[in-house]
Amino acid sequence: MQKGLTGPKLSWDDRQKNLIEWLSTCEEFRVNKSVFLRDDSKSGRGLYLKSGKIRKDEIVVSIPSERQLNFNTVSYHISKFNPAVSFDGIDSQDLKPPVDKDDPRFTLYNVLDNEVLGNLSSFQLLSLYILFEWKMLPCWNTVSFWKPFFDVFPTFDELNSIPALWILDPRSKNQELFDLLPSSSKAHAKRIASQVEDDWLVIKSFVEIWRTAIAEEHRPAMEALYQCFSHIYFIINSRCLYINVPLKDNVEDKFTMVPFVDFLNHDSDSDVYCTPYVNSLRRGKYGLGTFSIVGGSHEYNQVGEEVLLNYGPHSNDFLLNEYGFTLAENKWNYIDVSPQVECVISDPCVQKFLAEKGFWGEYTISKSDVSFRLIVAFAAKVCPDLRKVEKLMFGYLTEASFNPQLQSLLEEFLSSLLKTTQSRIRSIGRNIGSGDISVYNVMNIYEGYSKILQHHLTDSP
Ligand SMILES: C[S@@+](CC[C@H](N)C(=O)[O-])C[C@H]1O[C@@H](n2cnc3c(N)ncnc32)[C@H](O)[C@@H]1O
Repeated sequence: MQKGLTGPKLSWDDRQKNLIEWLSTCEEFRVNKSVFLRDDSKSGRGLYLKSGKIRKDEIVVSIPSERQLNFNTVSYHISKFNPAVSFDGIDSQDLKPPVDKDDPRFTLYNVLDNEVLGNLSSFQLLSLYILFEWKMLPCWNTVSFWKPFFDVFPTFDELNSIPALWILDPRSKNQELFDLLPSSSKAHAKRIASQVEDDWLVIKSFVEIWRTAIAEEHRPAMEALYQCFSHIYFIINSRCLYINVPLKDNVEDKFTMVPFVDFLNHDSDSDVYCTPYVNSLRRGKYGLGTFSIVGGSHEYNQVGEEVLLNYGPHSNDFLLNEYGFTLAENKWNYIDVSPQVECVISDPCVQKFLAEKGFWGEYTISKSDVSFRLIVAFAAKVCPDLRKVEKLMFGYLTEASFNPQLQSLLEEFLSSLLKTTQSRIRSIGRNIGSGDISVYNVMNIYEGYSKILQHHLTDSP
């Protein structure tokens, strides 16, 4: 067990009770009486219908800004200990300084002035703040205001189906599985992993200052804190929700973490399920609005039905990398075939032509279509007259003018992809064994590819 980083573990029922009690101290907190929380072995905690109905626009849950974690609320809480922190839109007039004058944050938060905070991204600030309040503050026997929220966060092990962690965590058992991911998924995971490392470099010096302030007998090692940081990083990434944060211009900074709302799971038909609604008229002293989830066009009336939220139109590759799960049926699946197409177009003159016209790379296939970029690239492969291909680009010719060569190249390409996909499915099943959720997820991605390819091959004349 790591020094100073683990506290006594409460039962799930107690943690849930504490969370509700903490939220209930805010007048505007609401949970629809028709729903209840349940833990499912496959999708974790989720919200289900207990009785009655949830109709369109009916509130499922409402969380005031005082109980959300975002750039504004974190800055506000830091300013309680460091009066040098103040931002527009965060009303610090009614600040009640904490009663305990010995609270270590009076000195430790001095390193976070307005300029430092302003230069941190929302991700950096939240991960730094949560790391300190959740994992380090207990070393001074001090309890964070946010403890009831932290206590219901997923454990590190519950996040181990996220591929970036297979490469970041040296103890991960999935390094071999990582090699079997499709290339676009691997690239996505590597992008996230390097973002984690870059953000750690930015916040690490603050962590080190605070760590050395901990009494030696309780002081955790820097490696252990890095592991906590990567845990927190993926908690934030898999649970953040879009909200306008006026203090931040970048869209990546505009998010909030909302207790209870973050228990809602996703489905690909989610456009009919629940949607978020932010009441920005009720900004409160933290500057951002009350966050609600309201019913969508689907009426919930079956007891036990899961209440779902729209995470967005995401493919299985995306869901796996950002959230650590996949869906057996996902209408947003597509295959990024750029590396394979680029291998087929081996003639440097054709490559140059496509690059000059802005048609080199980003080739995709979904169930509804083979991307126009790919059709153009294959037309350039089969037709030596590149002026004719230009006419296709500008819509003066249709792809039919390049048949039968274009059609046969496409069929050959799709059949070969299908063969590779199916052999990948067989080797994952054979070599790695089943029963592991991460194996199931990788299989699901390839099964999704296989369905798309078969659909196009049986559709071909
Ligand atoms: C916002 S949280 C939802 C609550 C989560 N189930 C929990 O136990 O805390 C997002 C996480 O829920 C899980 N999840 C969401 N939708 C899912 C689904 N359809 N199938 C499996 N897991 C899902 C994934 O682990 C994802 O990272």
